Amino acid sequence: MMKDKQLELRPTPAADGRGRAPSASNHADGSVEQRIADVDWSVVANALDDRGYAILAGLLRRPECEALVALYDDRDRFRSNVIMERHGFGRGEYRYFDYPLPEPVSDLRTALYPKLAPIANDWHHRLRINERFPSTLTAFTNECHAAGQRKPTPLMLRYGRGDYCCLHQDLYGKLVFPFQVVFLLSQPGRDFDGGELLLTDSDPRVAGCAEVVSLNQGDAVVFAVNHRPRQGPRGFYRANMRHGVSRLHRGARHTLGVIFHDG
Ligand SMILES: O=C(O)CCC(=O)C(=O)O
Ligand SMILES: [Fe+2]
Repeated sequence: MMKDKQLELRPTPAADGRGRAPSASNHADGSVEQRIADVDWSVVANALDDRGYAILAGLLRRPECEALVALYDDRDRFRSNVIMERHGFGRGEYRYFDYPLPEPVSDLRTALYPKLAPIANDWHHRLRINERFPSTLTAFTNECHAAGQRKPTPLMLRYGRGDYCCLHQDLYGKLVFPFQVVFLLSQPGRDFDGGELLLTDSDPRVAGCAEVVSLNQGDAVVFAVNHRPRQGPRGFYRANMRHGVSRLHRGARHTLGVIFHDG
């Protein structure tokens, strides 16, 4: 499957004359926060507007992915373990982290939130939804906790051969941050085959679409949690989005899911 180059948002050099942040190669060993700062977020905003998702290529290095995968077996890190088959969610399992989140997970959630909050506010404006998001994750988390949504929602998923995840939305209460991010921690072709992230669009006015999001190890994809604004003849309306994972044919696939509202 060819990747859609348009949606691959590697940090690009300032030399391109468009005032972007310095190149990723200057920050090869830089922090994840720096890599997130180096992404051109206006390109992300445009991709989200056009298709409801955007790929952030190469956000994590291979050793960082491996360190995250290793957390999966540390049961004390997690508040719950879900066997998907038992709930009709698919086949495979996932675990929700407990607070305090492991530092790399917390760092990613904290650094991504302020980049996405302005885009989230713009979507709410277009969809005529009154709620606005504060500029920091701490402030938003306080709002979630005050509304009774106190459980952390970042999760790790592990799929083996034959496992899959049914189409769903990650909603846990009244407060919903409209974007979530999935990091692929394993390498397709080497660690596993099959197991592709699927995004579907169901729209009351036009035929629904599906996208297969091809990722490499360390790539992240930002996508709409529940719906996205679509331009209609009388302004914007809500197109419903769901995500899932196709069946794994071989190997093991790990992902980290970063959801911003607590549950
Ligand atoms: O494993 C995947 O690619 C999907 C993960 C997921 O459903 C989530 O993070 O909410
Ligand atoms: Fe999900």
